[in-house]
Amino acid sequence: MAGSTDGPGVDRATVRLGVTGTARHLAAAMRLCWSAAPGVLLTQLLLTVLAGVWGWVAALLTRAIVDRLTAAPAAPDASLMLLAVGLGALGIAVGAEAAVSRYLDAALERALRVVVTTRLYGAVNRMSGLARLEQPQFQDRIQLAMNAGRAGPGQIVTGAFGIVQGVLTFAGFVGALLAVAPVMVAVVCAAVVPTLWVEVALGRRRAAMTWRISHAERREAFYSTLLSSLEAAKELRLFRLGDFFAGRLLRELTHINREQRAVDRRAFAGHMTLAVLGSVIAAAGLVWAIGLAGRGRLTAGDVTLFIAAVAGTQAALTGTVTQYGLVQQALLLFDHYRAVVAEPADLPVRAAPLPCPSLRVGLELRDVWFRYADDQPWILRGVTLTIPAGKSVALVGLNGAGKSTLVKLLCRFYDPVRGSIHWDGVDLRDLDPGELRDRLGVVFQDFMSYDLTAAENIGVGDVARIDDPAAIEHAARLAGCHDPIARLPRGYDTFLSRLFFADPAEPETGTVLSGGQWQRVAVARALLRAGRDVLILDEPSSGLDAEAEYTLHAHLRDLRQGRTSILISHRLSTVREADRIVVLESGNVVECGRHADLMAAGGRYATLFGLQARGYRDGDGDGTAPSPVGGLAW
Ligand SMILES: Nc1ncnc2c1ncn2[C@@H]1O[C@H](COP(=O)(O)OP(=O)(O)OP(=O)(O)O)[C@@H](O)[C@H]1O
Repeated sequence: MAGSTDGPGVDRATVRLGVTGTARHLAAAMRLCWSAAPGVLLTQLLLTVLAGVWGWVAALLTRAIVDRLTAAPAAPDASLMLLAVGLGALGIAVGAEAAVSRYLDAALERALRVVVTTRLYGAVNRMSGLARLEQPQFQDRIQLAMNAGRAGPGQIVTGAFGIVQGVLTFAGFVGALLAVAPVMVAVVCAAVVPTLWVEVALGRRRAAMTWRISHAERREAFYSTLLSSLEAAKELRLFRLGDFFAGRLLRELTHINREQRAVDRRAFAGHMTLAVLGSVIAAAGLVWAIGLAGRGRLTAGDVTLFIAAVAGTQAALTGTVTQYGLVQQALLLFDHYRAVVAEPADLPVRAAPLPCPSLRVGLELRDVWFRYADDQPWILRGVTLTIPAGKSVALVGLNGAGKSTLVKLLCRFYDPVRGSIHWDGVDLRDLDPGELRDRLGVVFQDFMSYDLTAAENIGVGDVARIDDPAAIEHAARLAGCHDPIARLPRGYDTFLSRLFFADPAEPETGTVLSGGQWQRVAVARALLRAGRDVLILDEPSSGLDAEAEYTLHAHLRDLRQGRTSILISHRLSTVREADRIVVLESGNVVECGRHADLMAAGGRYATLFGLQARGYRDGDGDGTAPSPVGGLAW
């Protein structure tokens, strides 16, 4: 486990968008919000305009009231009362607007969450290979894209509306201030330049920092999930790893905090300076206005308008500039969302892929070379192999020989770096990966255990039949898991997890299966697809008891009869009946043939088979042949 707290190269993240980039992202955010909640967006726009004008309308009303009062203090007439009522009504509207805006912001965010989640995972699901998902940078991006995508467009749009509102407010107050003190307009406007500079720089700094800490945040999430994970709990407790991982978590957290604190300190210094500057300007202006009023050149109403206008102009300008900085920051983060959504497919797919008909001749690997990345070692080194249609092939070899890798290439999760794989003579790269996979039934060595019911856990093997109890039960019987499932409290409807409630209305947790039982469920999942062209079983019985293994292989033998199948197993007794046994070593095929031929040849296979067989004989001293099942795994 990497212990470093350094994040991904920030240079690879966008920290400047430019005018075109900003306009493009802004338009994309608007379109996203419009597609999520058009009504909310329009209402927000309307409120923006209203909120932009009522600040200075209130200031003008206040001046009128003060002037009327100071001109004739003793006799407030009906028109004065009307002005007061108007001002009061405006106050109510301002209060209501804030509440409505908050409500609309939340509504927009909810709607966006649905749209963004759909698009984001749509984009991730479009990646038909595995390589992209194995890139830490891509994982960091997905995490940022999820956060930035959910809240970002809303922030951008509300921020952009905030800027519009700020400009309207600013224009109104400047108009009012121009009438009273034109010089003050110039002073207040000049003061905005440092504010703009500070906010834009801060926005960029924050966006860069968010990208920089994204890796550490993902690691922090990993450690905290680990600490509360039921799966990890046994080892964590036995090896006393709680404090160890909590320490690692704290280290990531400290790193994240340090990065955030550095930006917060800069923000604090900038905001403090700006606040002092703004206050000095406002105070100086006030002294100056009072001086003018003392000499009779301004009325009391003018002075109240002046005070409101200076404060209003400053607030509008600062608000606008702050919003601009936040929008800039949200746009930079939104870039990650757009990058993930626009990410091209990780496996090249032909514009018009060839159809993938039923397998008639066979699968063929021609001089296949493969490594997981350019900086990784070669795993397959020129594998040439034929898997004839209708025949059963067994792949054997030491740990790390490349057997599962070969299976992943057959499923086209990766493309060979050199050489090619052919389906009835057609290069897999010319087929649609989805169509190809529809023709395969696979039990992976690292199969999934889903927090779903037993029936669903089998049904996901073929979602078209997830509601077909007869088909599911048939697959379960073949895999030898019908009896254990039938004995569960709710049979096939039993929830196979204790982490969730099957039904939130009935707080009753599910059941946990044993390792071998889970493996049988995974086999049943693949056998639900038994009608497919090629059945691939990667260590399907490694966790089964001797009886279950014997029964499973008896069923599989029948199923594989006359069908194309690939079986990977370390227990050589289970592969001896295969039509062709292929021995992989150091990424290459070193032997290939039937059991009897390979034994007669006395090569690698025969040596390994002999080793396993000796495991049964040693100690017995009876010299009998190995059992048809079980044995030492190698
Ligand atoms: N996703 C991956 N990224 C990088 N290397 C990998 C990846 N998956 C497997 N490898 C490496 O490829 C090699 C072959 O692994 P593979 O799983 O194909 O072997 P195997 O023959 O199935 O082994 P076993 O019998 O232990 O299941 C191993 O050295 C492993 O470290």
